[in-house]
Amino acid sequence: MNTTATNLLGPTVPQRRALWDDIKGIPGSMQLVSLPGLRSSWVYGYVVDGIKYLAAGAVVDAVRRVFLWLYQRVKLRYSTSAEFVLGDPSYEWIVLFLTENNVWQHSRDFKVTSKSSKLVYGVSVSADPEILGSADYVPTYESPQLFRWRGYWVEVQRYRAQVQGTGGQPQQTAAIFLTVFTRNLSVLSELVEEAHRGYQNKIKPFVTIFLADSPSYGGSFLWNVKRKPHRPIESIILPEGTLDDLISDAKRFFASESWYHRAGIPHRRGYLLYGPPGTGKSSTIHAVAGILNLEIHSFSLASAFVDDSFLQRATSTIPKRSIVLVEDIDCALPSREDDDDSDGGSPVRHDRPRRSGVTLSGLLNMIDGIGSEEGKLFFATTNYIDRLDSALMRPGRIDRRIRYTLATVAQAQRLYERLFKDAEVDGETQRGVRDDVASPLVAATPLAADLDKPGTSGLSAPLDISPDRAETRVFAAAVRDYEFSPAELQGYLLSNRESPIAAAADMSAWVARQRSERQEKADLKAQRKERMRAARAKMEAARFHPHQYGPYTPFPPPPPHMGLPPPPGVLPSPLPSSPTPSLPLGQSGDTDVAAVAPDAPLAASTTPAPASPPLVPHATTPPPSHLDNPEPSIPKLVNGINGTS
Ligand SMILES: Nc1ncnc2c1ncn2[C@@H]1O[C@H](COP(=O)(O)OP(=O)(O)OP(=O)(O)O)[C@@H](O)[C@H]1O
Repeated sequence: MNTTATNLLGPTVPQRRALWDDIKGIPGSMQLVSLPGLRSSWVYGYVVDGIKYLAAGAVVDAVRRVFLWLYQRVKLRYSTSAEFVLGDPSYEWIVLFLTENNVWQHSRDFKVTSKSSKLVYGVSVSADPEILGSADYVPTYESPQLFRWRGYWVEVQRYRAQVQGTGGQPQQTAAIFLTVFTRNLSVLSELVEEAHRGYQNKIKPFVTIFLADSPSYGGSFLWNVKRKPHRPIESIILPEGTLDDLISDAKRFFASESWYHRAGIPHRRGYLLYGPPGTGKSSTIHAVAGILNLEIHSFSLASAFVDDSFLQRATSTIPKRSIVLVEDIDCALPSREDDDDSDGGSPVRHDRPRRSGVTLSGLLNMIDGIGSEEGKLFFATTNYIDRLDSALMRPGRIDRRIRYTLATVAQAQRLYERLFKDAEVDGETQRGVRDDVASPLVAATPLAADLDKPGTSGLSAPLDISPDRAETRVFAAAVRDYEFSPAELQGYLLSNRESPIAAAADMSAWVARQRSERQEKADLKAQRKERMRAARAKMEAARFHPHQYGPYTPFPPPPPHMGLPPPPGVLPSPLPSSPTPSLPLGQSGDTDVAAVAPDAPLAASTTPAPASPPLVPHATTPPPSHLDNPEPSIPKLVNGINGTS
């Protein structure tokens, strides 16, 4: 029997066949073979083989585990690790760092997004690096990558996960784990600092805006990161000195950090920019952020998921040297003055619905908390400063208020000059426009004369728009101080961007159109007010003279006395119990405010009431004094009807 060829894992199939032949050659062996014991020896062979395979697998697995265990011990002992979570600004630094160090270069799996203002650090997949392309390619693979940085081995691994956000929406989150194989802690911090510097250089031409516009999940918080090119400060046209004052104030603030510490004052400065829409409040903040190289962290208090704790958590993630911005701060909060508005102790007025879960005290805590991280500018904007609570505007929270107004004539003129200053306008186009406009005034302008010079026909000619030019004067003469917002003027000028001459010549007509549109709007508003006033008057009349105008329906009738004698002072109604005939809407005491359509013709709601039967008092108590008031306020009226006044 040949057993020498038996390998480690038992006899091979040919060896087994040879063994079988050997056994058959031995006298009496057939009996032996047919014995169950010998047959079971075959099973035994397979069992042994299986055990050997199992043992080999276990050994391999044990070696692998020991190796991993040792690797983890070495890694823990001889490396430093850090985690960067999506949504935190440092995640952006590291992604950019990894992209610039070509760590993702072997990736073959990408998430592709169209290029937008959203900040995305993808890799270049174009053979021509000059081609920017219209999409961002972000590698998606998540296996660990090793790379060398300043002579150290660094391992990077990225994880993604879907989590449940507040409000139940699924939320994508991701984290990057970075391991530097050295026991020297400072290497990791140097790497992070280098990543931050690289990020700042990269975003210098942009303002980075972190928007708190997604629900948070668990204890974590997601900022939506966008970037915008810097807004040149000279493109914002405000009264002389306004912007310079603001910028030097902010610079002084950052330069005096140690003074704040010594004085024990939180290193925070608050600005409130207020005024009509489209007057440059947001533009100012973007320009300031660009000049001082600050990031903007912006909150929308009107979002349904924003509440006090969300504000607190979000604020705590904002780094030093940032702008914290709350736009339209009046939108979400009724002021405490509104809450305390006591029309004779009436309940809280809620003329404007509350749109977020933020309370005034939550907002005040958030502003106060901004200082705990130091070195931050707080900006708030509003169109309605009178709606803001005085607690919000006290010094320490709002240190400076800057008022924005509709454009003056001088501002309008500067806006015109700025928009057309460097415009390259085609000579032929100008000529065509001039012919279209057919204005003798425009035809006589020096610009028109320039365009007629030999050699300018059909060429792009830079326009010299200055205050002295006739076009500028024509444009400015058409407007009045504080009539239009810069945004409105800009909108008009942009629609005439190709033609400064036409923009100037058409300005008077545009202004006239705007004035007549405004007049129409004002008339409509006055009519609507008048209808509401008439409806209120009817509601009052129906309330206090139901026998004359029919029962008042929109509110539940006063509860019957439930078999009890009427309260003292109340007389039983002398009227017969027959139902009061109902009258058609507009002629009757139908005082359902909702039923009086605001756009219904005025005549319908002001039709005089039918001749009334003699007045019989419903109660012995005199009519409430606010009946004398020709225009009672709605809350007063409601309180009167509900018997709370
Ligand atoms: N003073 C200004 N100078 C130059 N452009 C202006 C000025 N004011 C407004 N604009 C232009 O009008 C547009 C709207 O401006 P912006 O958003 O800054 O106004 P806003 O006061 O913040 O308005 P809102 O109160 O509605 O938020 C922008 O495109 C901006 O360029």
